[in-house]
Amino acid sequence: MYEKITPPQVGSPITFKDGEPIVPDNPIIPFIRGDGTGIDLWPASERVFDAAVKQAYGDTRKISWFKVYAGDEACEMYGTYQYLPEDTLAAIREFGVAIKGPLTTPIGGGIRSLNVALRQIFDLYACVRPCTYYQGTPSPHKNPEKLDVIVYRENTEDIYLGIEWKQGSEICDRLIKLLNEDLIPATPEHGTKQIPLDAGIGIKPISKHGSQRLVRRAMQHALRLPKAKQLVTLVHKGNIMKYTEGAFRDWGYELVTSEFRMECVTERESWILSNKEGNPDLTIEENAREIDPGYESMTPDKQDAICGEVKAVLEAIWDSHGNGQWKEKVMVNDRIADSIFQQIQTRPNEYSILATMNLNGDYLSDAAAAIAGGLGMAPGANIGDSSAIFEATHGTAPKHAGRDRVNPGSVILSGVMMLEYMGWQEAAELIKKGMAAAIAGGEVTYDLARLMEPPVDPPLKCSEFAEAIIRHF
Ligand SMILES: NC(=O)C1=CN([C@@H]2O[C@H](COP(=O)(O)OP(=O)(O)OC[C@H]3O[C@@H](n4cnc5c(N)ncnc54)[C@H](OP(=O)(O)O)[C@@H]3O)[C@@H](O)[C@H]2O)C=CC1
Ligand SMILES: O=C(O)CCC(=O)C(=O)O
Ligand SMILES: [Mg+2]
Repeated sequence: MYEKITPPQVGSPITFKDGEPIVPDNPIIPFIRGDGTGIDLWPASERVFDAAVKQAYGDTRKISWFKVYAGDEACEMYGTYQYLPEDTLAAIREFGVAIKGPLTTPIGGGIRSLNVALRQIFDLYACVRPCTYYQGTPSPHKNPEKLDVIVYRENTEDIYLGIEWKQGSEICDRLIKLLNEDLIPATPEHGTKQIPLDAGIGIKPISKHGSQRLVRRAMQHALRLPKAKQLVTLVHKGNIMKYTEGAFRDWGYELVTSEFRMECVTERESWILSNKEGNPDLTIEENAREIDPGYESMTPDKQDAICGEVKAVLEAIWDSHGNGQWKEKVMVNDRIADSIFQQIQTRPNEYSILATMNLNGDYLSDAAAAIAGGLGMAPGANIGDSSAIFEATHGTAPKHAGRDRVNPGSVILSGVMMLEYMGWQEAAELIKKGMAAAIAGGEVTYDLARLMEPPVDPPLKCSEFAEAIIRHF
């Protein structure tokens, strides 16, 4: 069945039922070493995973690693341009859960992202990136411990679908002509706008299905968190892109107020309810004025709509959510994307789960990681209903490749997410304990060492950091 690889002789696949993994005691887990710093990161990480599983479970549980190929290594093994061989896809399909190092994507031309391709091929629609501060980690921020967010990023669509046309190509010219001469004039709201004739064109599809399944997963996660962290923020640029980013917000609210009606309250609903709680005699119109400060200057139609909203909310959920009951529900709000970048820095403790479209989540997860200790400490998971691939937030950091110096924390913490996903909590806890103790003791790689006061010199190597973690189990 495989052309050039052979699965381990011992072990069995992780299977899925209703979107949840069923994990044997000896799962076979395919891994992709990755390009660039993958050569340093993977051996260090694997050592930590094996040591944690051994210490937690003795001989009763074990991971059988299955090396599969992607990126440069795959081309060496399978031939020119064989960046993502069928063997690799078949292995992930057969064994269900995989982990990978970073893979290079050229800028401007060349192959499209292999990382994105894997997410799309396996329909791994939720990219989950927790940004949590580890005590003792140096940070450029004064109170990094206040940041404890999880980016839930839609992972299959948006501009990452990669449907775009190069400036000057025949199809691009035809498309611009069609848009300028036909489709734009036929859409009155676009007025006399025209696309410059020398533009490249990219398409940004945002679907209702894709948005809602992501928000559903974010809500399910929020319900598992302690009460104080039960908050989902829909992040969007809906003021500018109304039918893609704005629609993401609207579909998100639609989903939570239908599928999770008894478990959630939206921020606007909470204002309406608390206004009435503060003054039971408040009329619908007075309530509407309070939730919308611009009410006075609105057209009568708009004012009627807001009054209608207040009335509908009170009729629908006063009994189930009123008199303070809403405070026990998952709060769902939304924030415009540019504002959330400053909010996570100035008021980090007001956020928990950030549900985003693909591009916003890509940006936001690097930014949030910077606060919590940098990309060397930023794990991630790509989750679907019938497979999952775990990988760090960062890329191949080519200038550091092969120097045994980068921080393996991000890949190791991605493995922690994988162990937790598998239900192997004890092994995950050992690694977290070991990592926290190593960092607290100043045993860190260059990225953290340079931020410490005083700076740690010499820093640990990538491999030494892994050994320090194991020592501190
Ligand atoms: N999922 C994936 O596989 C991803 C792949 N990529 C790809 O990676 C390639 C390189 O991208 P680039 O923009 O340089 O971004 P990278 O994330 O690879 O690196 C940017 C910088 O982040 C820091 N960094 C990254 N990894 C670590 C680590 N493990 N430990 C400590 N610091 C780290 C380094 O900062 P400093 O040098 O200042 O110390 C590094 O120079 C591109 O081809 C890109 O497409 C990018 C993101 C994700
Ligand atoms: O695929 C790539 O090269 C970059 C992807 C990326 O930046 C990410 O997923 O965070
Ligand atoms: Mg990124």
